[in-house]
Parts: sequence; structure tokens; C-alpha cells
Amino acid sequence: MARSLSWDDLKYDLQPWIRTAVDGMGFDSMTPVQASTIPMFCGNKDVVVESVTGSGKTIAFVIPILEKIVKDVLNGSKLKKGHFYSLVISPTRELSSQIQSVYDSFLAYYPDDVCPIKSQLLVGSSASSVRDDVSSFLENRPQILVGTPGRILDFLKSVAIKTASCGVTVLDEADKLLDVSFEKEVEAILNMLPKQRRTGLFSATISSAGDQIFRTGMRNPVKIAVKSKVQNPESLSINYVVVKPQDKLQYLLHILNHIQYRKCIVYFPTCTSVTYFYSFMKHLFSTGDMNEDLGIYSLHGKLQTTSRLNTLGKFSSSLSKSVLLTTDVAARGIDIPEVDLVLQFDPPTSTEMFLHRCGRTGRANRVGKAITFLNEGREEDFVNFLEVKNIEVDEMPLTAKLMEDFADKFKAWVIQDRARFDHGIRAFVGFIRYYSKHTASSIFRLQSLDYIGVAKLYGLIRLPRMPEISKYLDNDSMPHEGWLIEPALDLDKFAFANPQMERARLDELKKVKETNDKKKLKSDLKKKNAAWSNKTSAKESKGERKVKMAQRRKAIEEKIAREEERDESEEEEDWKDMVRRSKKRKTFSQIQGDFSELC
Ligand SMILES: Nc1ncnc2c1ncn2[C@@H]1O[C@H](COP(=O)(O)OP(=O)(O)OP(=O)(O)O)[C@@H](O)[C@H]1O
Repeated sequence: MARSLSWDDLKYDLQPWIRTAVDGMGFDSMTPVQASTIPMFCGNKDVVVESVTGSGKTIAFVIPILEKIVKDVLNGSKLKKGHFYSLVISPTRELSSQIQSVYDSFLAYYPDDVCPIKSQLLVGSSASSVRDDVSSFLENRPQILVGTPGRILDFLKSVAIKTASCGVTVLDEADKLLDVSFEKEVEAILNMLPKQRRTGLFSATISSAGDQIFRTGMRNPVKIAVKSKVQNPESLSINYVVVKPQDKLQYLLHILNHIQYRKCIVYFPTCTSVTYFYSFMKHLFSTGDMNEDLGIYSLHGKLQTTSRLNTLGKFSSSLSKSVLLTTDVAARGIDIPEVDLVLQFDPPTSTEMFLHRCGRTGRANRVGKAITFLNEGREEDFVNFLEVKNIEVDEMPLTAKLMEDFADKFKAWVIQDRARFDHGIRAFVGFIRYYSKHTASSIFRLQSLDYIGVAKLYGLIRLPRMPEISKYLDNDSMPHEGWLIEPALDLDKFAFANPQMERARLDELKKVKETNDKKKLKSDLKKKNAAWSNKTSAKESKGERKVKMAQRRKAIEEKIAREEERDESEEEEDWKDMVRRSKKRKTFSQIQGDFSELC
């Protein structure tokens, strides 16, 4: 941190135990945001705090909350059953858990055993229900609650929980909590809390929340913005590398295997892309393409809470070189001091997220590097876009020897198991959906995407049928029936490695075939019937025509007979005439018919 102040200069008298805690944790000096926020928030001010990632905002609200609670306790105010003093809301389970651990590290220095200060975590989890949370709360009587919006809301709805004593509320990563993903739940929570309370909003990108901040019911808030020339911490260098999409995975492996770092976080666009590349990278250990000393972890939102927290714990405490493959679920707030490298497989959908992802390194004045891959072509405009937003980025020269047989290795791995093929397709489709959500939509355009290159990056052997591909991939570039390998695979014979899945697939295939056979039989019969009925109708109409002609002939003959009866003499003459005319016609027709006589 460039500017720092001695704790002695803080314009507020900290309680001795808090001061001891600060010293004990090795925080020799305050950070600028702590120096500005603590006195304001400890006084009776609502605060809106914006300061770069890793600048120590957590302590800037943890200390004021502890100050207030302990003062109340010392003043003899006793919490009644079902009440609590303070609520901290954060967008993810990981961050909530991290904030709770910051409270706990301070509370380890709190000397009063008679009236201990406690905190409780409220996050969605299959391991404990809301009811469990409520009973544990009633039993342990914590003064501080920390959690995610959904679980907090469910918890507060319980009749046993009383909100009247909640004097301080903090929204950490407030811009995220106030955006569409959480705004309804957060609003509902805030409406349940007393109006006479202090509120603090904290984030590195709070400005992006705009007028939403006024929906939090703050009274004359003080805005504390610790400004610098650029939006990223000075200790963090941000680089980009321009690549062809199909080469990106190889460049990623090159960086992971060859660049110096202790811990690295790699951001992928979706949960499915994390699990897909994680399993392929695990396989690459066996082929010798991944450095065997590397510890590799995966973390995403589809995992259970316990497993998410366990993975993060293992990655944080790992002593060897480690890589965490993850999504934006671990982009905000996560504080792992040893992370010195952040890689973005693709740029995130917003500049705020770009700052948060990069900000997982270069924290608290430690040196950190963030590298973002950009697909060759239009995505390079993202660099100018970031510069306009005061985010400094530099191109990183990167030369890597690309393996010629890499694509074949990837395909061979995919072809071993149909589940991998399906997984890859889902990851690819998820990426296309993700791409369409970019806020900088003039740069990240679906019509400019190199679909074949991206499909190769995902190790696809066949392009999936999807509207974006039919719309934006021109006919000349479209491979025959979408196949990216030659010869095409017989999909009916493409098996799952898992016997149960394979049995289910074969059963399904049989059913489909039977249904198709039945359908075919039905349509053949229909055709046959249709032909027969057409012929019948044709026959009928021919027969009808015969009958009609016979009737008409009969009618004419009868008419003639009647006329013959009416005037026999005339008829006789007429008849003679007829014979005559007929003889003449015959003569004429003979002449007409004999060309030799004309010569
Ligand atoms: N006064 C201090 N001196 C040294 N280190 C500090 C100080 N205060 C906090 N830190 C350390 O700085 C790191 C970053 O702090 P913190 O997580 O609070 O940052 P932040 O501003 O909330 O970041 P983000 O915006 O990414 O959530 C932590 O490891 C914390 O222990």
C-alpha cells in the first residue's frame, strides 16, 4: 500500500484489545481506506467505501463493528434471546466464511470470558438447514451474523429471530449485492432491520451500483473513495496475450508449467468449462504434459458448500505450487496472500469483474501478475476499452513451443469416452451463451467469433447444432455435417466408459430405433395406402367415365332412332347424302394421305 499511517495517528481511540489484535496480526500500519473509514464508521456515520482490491476494506468494517458491540456490552446492555447486534451480507459462501474468520482472528484477542463475543455463519448448505442455523443461534447467542442473502433472509423469517437490536449492517461487495442477482433478497433483508441503524457499503467497484445505493436506506452517507490514477492496485501488473483460440489451452499449459509463481488462479467462463478442462488437465499429468509438482484444484458454484470451502481451504494451505481452476464465484473478495498469478482464460463479461478477478493477486502491496487471453481479431479492442476505464494493461510477449500432436491427444482423450464428448459440447455451448452476455457487446460479438477455433479449443470432434452457428458460420466454413474429424464417427457405436451409462444409452438407442422402425412402417403403409387409394380413385373415375360415355352414346343412338322414326324420307335422302359425303371424305383423305400422287 503506497500511503500508510501509524495506528497511533488514527482519529479514533481503539480499545486496547483491538489494538493488541492489530499488532498481533502484524498490521504495523493502517491502510489509507482503514484510516479514513474507521473513524467515520465508528462515529455515527453511514459509509459508502470504494478502494482498490486488496486494500484492507474488511478490517475497515470489522473493527468498527467490534468497537460498537464491545462498547454496548461494557455499557451493560444485554442482548435478549433471539436478538443480534450486527449483520454482514456478502455475495458468496467463500467470502462470508472468510469474513467470519477475520472476526474470529480478532476475537481471539478479546479478553472477556464472562460475556464472549461470537459470530455465526449463515450460508446455504446441504450439511445444515435453516432450522439448524436457528437452533445453533439460540443456543450460542452470537452477536455477529455473517452470510449470503438467501440464507440470511430465510433465517430472519424465522419467528424466533428478532431483528430489533441490529445496530450495524454491512454490505460487502455491495455493487454485486445491489445488482439484479441479489437485489430482491437484499431489499427484503434491509426492510426487516430497524431504520435506526448504521449501514456500510464496501466494494472496489461501488460506483457501478449507481443510484441503487440509495435503496439501502442510508442516511446522509459519507462517501470514502481512496483514489489513485488507475483502478488497479499499483503492485499488480496486468498483461494480455493475443492467441488463436485453438492454441489457447497450450499457452495456458505453457504458463502453468514454465512461469515462476507460487499460487495461481485460472478463471474459466462457466462451471462446466472448469470441470471439463480440469479433467483433461488431470489426464495430461499421465501424458507428461503437466508438471507433476503442480497441485491442481477445481472450485465452482455447482459444488456443495462443504466441498467448496474444503477445496478453497486446501488450495490456501497448500505448501507446493498450486493452481485453482474456477469461475467468477471466486472472483470477489477472496483473500489468499500467496496468490501471485491470475490467468483469465477468457475476458469476463464486465470490467468490474475484470478488476475483481485480477485483484486476487497483487494484494496488500504484494507483487502480483494477472494475464488475460484475448482471441486474435476483434477482442484486441478490449485493451483500448480497458485503458479508457483507467485500467492499465500491457501486452505480454509469449513464445511457447506448441505441440504438433496436441489436438490429436485431445481428440484421442475425448473419443475414449462418450461422456467427455457430451461434456465438451456442454462446455462449448455454455461458453457461447456466456460470450453473448458481455457488456462490451461491440467488441465481443457473436458474429465475429471464430466458432471452429473455439470448437477446437474445446476438443470438439463435431460442431453442435445451435442457432448461433447456423446464423454466423458461413456455408463455406461449415464442415460436412459439422464433423471436425475424418472419418466421421459412428455415433451409434460411440460408447460411454461408465457401464451403467452405456447400458442406459443402448436401451435408449434400441427404443429410438424401435420407434423409428414403427414410424417408418407406419409411413410406408401410409404411402402404400395412399397410392392404392389414388389408383382406386383413378380407376373409379375411368369406370365412371366409361359409364358416362356409354350413357351418352346410348342417348345419342336413342335420339337418332327417334329422329329416324319421325322423318324416314328425309332420313333416306340424308342417308344417301351421308354416303355421298362419306365417299367424298374418303377420296379426300386418300389424296391427303398419298404424297406420291402429288409429285
Ligand atoms: N493494515 C494492514 N496492513 C497490512 N496488511 C493488511 C492490513 N489490513 C489488511 N491487510 C491485509 O490485506 C489483505 C487484503 O485485505 P482485504 O481482504 O480486506 O482487502 P479488500 O480491500 O477487502 O479487497 P477486495 O476488494 O478484493 O475484497 C488481507 O490479507 C489483509 O490481511
